[in-house]
Amino acid sequence: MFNRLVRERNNNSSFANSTRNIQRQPQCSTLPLPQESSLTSSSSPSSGSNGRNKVQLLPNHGPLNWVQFMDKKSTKLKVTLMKIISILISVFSDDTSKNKFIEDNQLKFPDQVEFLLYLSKEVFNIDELIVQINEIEVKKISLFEHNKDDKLFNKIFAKIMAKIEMNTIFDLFSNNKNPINFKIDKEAVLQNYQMKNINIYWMVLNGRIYYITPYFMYHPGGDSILIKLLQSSKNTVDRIDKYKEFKKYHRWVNETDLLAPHLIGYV
Ligand code: HEM
Repeated sequence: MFNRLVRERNNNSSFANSTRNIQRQPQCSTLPLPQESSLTSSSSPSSGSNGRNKVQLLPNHGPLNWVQFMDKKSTKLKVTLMKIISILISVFSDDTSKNKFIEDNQLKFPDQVEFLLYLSKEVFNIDELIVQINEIEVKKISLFEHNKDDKLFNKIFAKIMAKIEMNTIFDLFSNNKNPINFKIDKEAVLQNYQMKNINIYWMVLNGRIYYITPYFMYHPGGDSILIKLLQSSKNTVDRIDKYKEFKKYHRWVNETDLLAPHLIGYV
């Protein structure tokens, strides 16, 4: 029965024609049909002979590794903490965006907002923190995997941990019970994009803000394309959403699932 179906499928010329007629987008990850290859090879000067921007990922940095990495308890704790630190740096270092944030979120997330205020006032001197973080050179790698950066960040984590139980932070901000889902002003997001020495990047995709740094080294299209996009001098408050660029390269990628634990909120 199965063999018969396969035979019919192979002999069926309308099936063959219909697959040939499927519209392919530029840079599609499926193999191009023979007549298409000459078109795609000239589509981008930086792309390879088949029109794709291939990069070599580090060992253990494939898509499956990303899923395993995200699933680790230690990653979840660190990501939660980094999301909080990134909000403090991008939002609380500026009075206007801080007040806007409080106004936008206090009714929806009163405990979380209060805790962030406490952190910004009691645990950190935000200006000092920014100076400290600015000492890190921009690295093409994630904070999670670089010892030098880790040392500094371990200091910052240690400072928080000396004052607050990690469980309290996790209870307040963990994805399951109490997701981090703040409304954040576009100006504050742009501020995050423009902090050149800070390796704590957000990226807005379809209105959702993600803490994207840990994904850099797992991105099959490479990290430099992402960093370039975020650091572009052409970015303005109206151009912080990178969904169009995202869709241009891979409309089949489900970013909401891949980046779910890295969601910070929405603009
Ligand atoms: C931040 C969210 C993003 C996620 C989760 C993501 C995910 C992925 C995945 C899973 C692939 C492999 C796709 C495949 O081989 O079928 C990929 C490839 C790629 N991505 Fe992204 N990406 C993101 C953002 C972006 C952005 C903003 C750009 C460009 C502006 C970009 C450019 C590329 C390129 C050039 C490739 C290689 C395409 C190819 O080999 O055909 N990505 N990305």
